[in-house]
Formats: sequence, structure tokens, C-alpha cells
Amino acid sequence: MAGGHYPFRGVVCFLSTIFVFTIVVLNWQSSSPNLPEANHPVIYGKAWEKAVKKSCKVRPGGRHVVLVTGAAGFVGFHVSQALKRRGDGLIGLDNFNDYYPVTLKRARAALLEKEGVMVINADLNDRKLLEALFKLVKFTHVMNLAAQAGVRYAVHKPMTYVHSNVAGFVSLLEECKNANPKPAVVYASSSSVYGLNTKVPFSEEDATDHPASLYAATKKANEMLAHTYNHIWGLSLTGLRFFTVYGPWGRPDMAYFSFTRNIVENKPISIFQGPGGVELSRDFTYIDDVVKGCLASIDTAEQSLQGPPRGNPPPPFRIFNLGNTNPVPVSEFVSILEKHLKMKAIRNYVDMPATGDVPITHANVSRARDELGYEPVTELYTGLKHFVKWYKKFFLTEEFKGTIDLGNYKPF
Ligand SMILES: O=C(O)[C@H]1O[C@H](OP(=O)(O)OP(=O)(O)OC[C@H]2O[C@@H](n3ccc(=O)[nH]c3=O)[C@H](O)[C@@H]2O)[C@H](O)[C@@H](O)[C@@H]1O
Repeated sequence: MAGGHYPFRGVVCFLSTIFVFTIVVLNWQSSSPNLPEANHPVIYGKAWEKAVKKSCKVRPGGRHVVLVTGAAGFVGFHVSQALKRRGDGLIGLDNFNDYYPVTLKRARAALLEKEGVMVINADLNDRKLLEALFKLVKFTHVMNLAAQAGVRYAVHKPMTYVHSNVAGFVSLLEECKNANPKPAVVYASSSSVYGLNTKVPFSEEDATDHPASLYAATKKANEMLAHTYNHIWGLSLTGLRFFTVYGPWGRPDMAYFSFTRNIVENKPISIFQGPGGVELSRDFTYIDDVVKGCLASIDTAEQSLQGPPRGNPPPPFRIFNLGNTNPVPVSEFVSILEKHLKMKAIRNYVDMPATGDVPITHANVSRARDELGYEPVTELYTGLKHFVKWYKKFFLTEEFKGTIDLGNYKPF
């Protein structure tokens, strides 16, 4: 009797395994912080391919065809705009993760789309999509600005840094080395790789063996991974160490943005102090200067080796500091914000949390000056003036108020 039930039980068992598996996969997908929500639903369809090609068309004045990752992010948005405006063809990629309000990322992407730049909603780990893109378009360059940013958040969500900055970067490099032609790659590193170094200003030749945060460690990992792909596959790789980049359309998790918001809303701000009440200083660098450095890196990058390396020397492996060369204590930077906002900040001086900040950043940019013609020209006073003007327009004027809804967002 019981024996008669066994085949039936087998079927039930099989079906429930499938059911449980499906639930697990669906759950995993919905809990994945970086799950792309397709804004270009007909991926791989003819219309999609046509749109990709249109976005990548080189116009008069342009030379390159660039894949810009992190295009809906702060630096990626500005770099994409600058490339498009000078005639280069490009496609943007972004996973629109919700580390900070997605409304801001969508607003940046919408502006890009208006200017003819398609921004695809996808993650760097989406190998199928990358493969399809590289098959469809002969990219001359890849500008990798996609990353899980933020120094302090890494204490709370280490795995999202591993997912985007480490796994995502390797996935991208794999596709670059498989592509035909192989593009030259420029990627974002960070001043944080200098970590606990005490010798200032920071030079590219300095050792970077003591990262103070997991974020910094992933950026250092990017540089190391880049080295191996340069060495083994002959990919052209250029790393850019950005120094606290700020400006219009910036990141609400960063101090200049969150402080502005709090000052305007009459809320207190916390100014971190190091041991012994020492002020932290940052080499705040204005976005327009950084964009020039990014474009010059693309323009001066040698081609990747095409075909198997077969003992041919790889193109130069390059790393540049893109800073302002003038560190400013955080409280002085708050005073400048107060002037532009014509409001007083409620300042709370607090001990710096043990979440990975370093006392000072200060860039030596001689190498970038020599090889890229990089010259930071924007004083902090002027740069913050531009930022405050933008902030007032989008968050305080009747015309634009509400177009970028930051809700109750508070950075870590
Ligand atoms: O240049 C870099 O390498 C890094 O610059 C910034 O990191 P950070 O310099 O920490 O930028 P903010 O978060 O804007 O902080 C600026 C300064 O304000 C301080 N701060 C921040 C937040 C706060 O509530 N209070 C405060 O005093 C920080 O300690 C820091 O000295 C970016 O967030 C990183 O993604 C980037 O890689």
C-alpha cells in the first residue's frame, strides 16, 4: 500500500524542491542591494541595439567611443556630459543602487538622456549585458566610475563594497580583455589609499600599504587588480586617485552636501576631531577640475595590446593624483559654506568615529601636471559658491523644489 505512494511522493518532493529553489532565488534577488530595475526593458532587442548605437555615434569634434560606468553617479554624470559635449560617442551604465536617494541619480540620468546619452540600468556584475555591449560597440575606452562610495558606510555594509568595487571591477576587466578591440581602461581610485601615511603631500610613489577603511582597501585592490590585467593581458590601465570631489549635482552622503542641508534646515552638524582635538583637513577638489583630469586621462591613454601579449611589453600602467593641492580644515570649509548660505551653522565638535577617516589628505599633482596637463584652478571658496547656487536652485526655489526628493535621507 505504502509502496504505491512512493512515485507520487517523488513528484511532490521534486516540485517542492523547485518551489523552494524559486523562492530562494526570488528572495535573493529582491534582497540584493544592487538589483537593476530595467529602465530599458527590451534589452538585446533591435530597438535597444539601435538606441545604443545612436548614443555611441561620434559627432564632429569627437574621437572616442566610451563606456562610462557609474554614469548616474556624481563624477560619472559630469564626465559623461563633458564627453558628449565635445563629440565623443558614449553609453552610460549604472545600477541605481539606493545608497543615497535614487531620485538624484534618476535626475542626473534624465539630463544625460536629454543630451543624447543612453544610460543603461545594469550592474557591473551583469556579464551577459557587458558581453552584449562589447559585441555591439567597438569601445575605444572604458571609464569606470561605478563604485560603492563612502568611507564610513563600509563599516556597516562591507559586502556591497566587495560586490561593486572588487567583483564588479573584475567582471568589467574580464569583459575588456575578451573584447575585440580591447579598450583602454581608466578607473576611479581614491585618496583614501594613502591611509595612515604621515608624509604629505601624498605622491603616487609613496607606499599605500595601510588603508584605514575597508573602502580604501577595495580601492587599493582596484589598483592591484589593474596591475595584473596590465601585466598579463596588456590592457591599458589608468587609475585616478580622487581627493574629496565636490560640486553641483554632488553626493548627499558627503559633508559639503549634508552640512549645507543641515545649515539650511537649522539642524546641528557634527565636525569630527582627531586625537587631542586636532582638526581634520581635506584637499577638497572641484568637479570641473577633476573632469578635465578624467578626459585628459582618456586622451593620453595608450591603446591596450590587441591579441595575445606574446611577450610584447604592455602599455604603461598609470596612476595619478587628482587633487587640489591645498588642504583645508573642515571648520574653515564650514565657515565658507556659512558665508555663501548667509546662515550660521550649529556646530557640534565631536570625536571622530572609529570608522576609517584619516586626519589629512593633500595631493602632490606633479605627475598629473606633467603627463595630463592637469591643473586644478578652482579655489574652495569659488567651488562651494557654485555648489550652493545649485543647491538653492534645486532645493529652495519654487520652480525646482521637489524635483529631487531626498526624503529623510541621512548619511552614515
Ligand atoms: O577623496 C577620497 O578619497 C574620498 O573622498 C570622500 O571621502 P571624505 O574625504 O571622507 O569626504 P566627506 O565624507 O565629504 O568628508 C569630508 C570631511 O568632513 C569630515 N566629516 C564628515 C562628516 C561629518 O559628519 N563630519 C565631518 O567632520 C570627514 O571626516 C572629512 O574630513 C568620498 O566620500 C570618498 O568616496 C572618496 O574616495
